[in-house]
Amino acid sequence: MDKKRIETAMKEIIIAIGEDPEREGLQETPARVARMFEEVFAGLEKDPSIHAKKVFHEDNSEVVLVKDISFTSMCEHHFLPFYGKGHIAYIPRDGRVVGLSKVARILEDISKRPQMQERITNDVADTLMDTLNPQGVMVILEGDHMCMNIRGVKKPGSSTVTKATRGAYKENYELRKEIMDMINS
Ligand SMILES: Nc1nc2c(ncn2[C@@H]2O[C@H](COP(=O)(O)OP(=O)(O)OP(=O)(O)O)[C@@H](O)[C@H]2O)c(=O)[nH]1
Ligand SMILES: [Zn+2]
Repeated sequence: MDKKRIETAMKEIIIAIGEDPEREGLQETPARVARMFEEVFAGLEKDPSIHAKKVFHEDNSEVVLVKDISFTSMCEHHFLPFYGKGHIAYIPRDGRVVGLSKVARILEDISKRPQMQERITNDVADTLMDTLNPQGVMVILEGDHMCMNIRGVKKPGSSTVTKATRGAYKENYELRKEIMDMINS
């Protein structure tokens, strides 16, 4: 990431909004913003699929659900944060499972980019499906969008739920219902 370029651009923005980039509180802001962008967009330089490549074998063909995984991301339309919880379920094939933290790491890498909630949801599902080849994957994200809260339509308290299903979850209502029950339990 080109932090020097972010700093230059940020100084221009400070001037453009009519503020003084030399006043004490703003002097270091361009550099701070550059460091922040490096952090919140760290996923741009990551390949999330590596987390699904370290496979364990366990005699298990029942669903694995990792729920209430916190995520934070940046809306690509306004560069404002959105954040919430993710629930990620998969049914192993031939006892192939991954470490639980790896499921959260996939969500983390994909979230840390300029994003849309729908794309995070889909990309997490596709990454698990394509790399681990389970029988099915279901991903649900619940997100609060700052661009809906503090500006524009100004609806704080609203929440957006997105869902992606792959494999067995696509056709089977009972399997989807099981996940919803497990999430709500
Ligand atoms: N589908 C989807 N939309 C999003 C997401 N994050 C932000 N948005 C929406 O992106 C849209 C951008 O709309 P535009 O009309 O181009 O921009 P805008 O004039 O700032 O829109 P308003 O927010 O309605 O003021 C808005 O409706 C946002 O609510 C997301 O993750 N998924
Ligand atoms: Zn937005």
